[in-house]
Amino acid sequence: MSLQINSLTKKFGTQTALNNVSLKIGKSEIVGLLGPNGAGKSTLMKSIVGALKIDEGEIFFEGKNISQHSLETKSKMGFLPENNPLYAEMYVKEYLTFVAEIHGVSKARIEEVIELVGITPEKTKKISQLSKGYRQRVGLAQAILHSPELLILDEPTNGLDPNQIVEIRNVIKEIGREKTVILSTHVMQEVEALCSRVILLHKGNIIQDSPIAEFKDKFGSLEEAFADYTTE
Ligand SMILES: Nc1ncnc2c1ncn2[C@@H]1O[C@H](COP(=O)(O)OP(=O)(O)OP(=O)(O)O)[C@@H](O)[C@H]1O
Repeated sequence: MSLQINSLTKKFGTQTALNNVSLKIGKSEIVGLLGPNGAGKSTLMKSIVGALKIDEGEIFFEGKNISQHSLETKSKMGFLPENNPLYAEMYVKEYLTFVAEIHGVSKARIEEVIELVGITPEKTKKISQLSKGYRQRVGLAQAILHSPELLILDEPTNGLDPNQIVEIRNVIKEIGREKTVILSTHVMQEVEALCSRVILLHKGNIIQDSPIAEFKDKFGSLEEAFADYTTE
């Protein structure tokens, strides 16, 4: 088992963002997190990577509790947060070299990842000069530099043009052959193109966790399943 979450609850004041969430994710799975705005997707992702302190429950990565083995588990995870915060004043290559040094990653790997995410022509530019799509690629590059066993992507293709979407989906698919990937998206085609399994969150609860085929068998399409489960 790659990831196991037991009864995770996270509150912000009186707002319950995650309510008693449990799940298990195996190796080499690409899992799609779906849910309406405010469902708890980002909170779940941030909790897994240890960026948020959880209130109740436990998260195990490769059998280790992430709060007790924080450094070790974090070093095997890659995270592309929503809105992709980057150091705008740094140059692309400079930024990726900075991240690579934190992880002890070789210079050759930096070049490999730059090529993989398609930012070779942009690598000498300042991050602030990049288009949104290229910034997103830099965000993806920093998340995969150290070849993490678990890659977590919060709306990874947000802001990309249709060609870029196809390219980045191919990169994610390739990574998912060997590693575990969790991604959130509002785009159903994305889930269909990439994921074998969907976890549907609504108001902080997992309301369905199934292979895509099961959603389709029951509702005809993911869109209909989504509407059925989440319309008030
Ligand atoms: N730092 C925070 N402080 C207070 N409330 C928060 C904070 N982060 C999230 N929340 C609340 O927790 C709930 C879940 O938010 P979260 O960002 O996890 O949802 P989401 O499913 O990622 O939504 P979206 O699709 O809009 O990105 C929301 O009601 C949100 O307002």
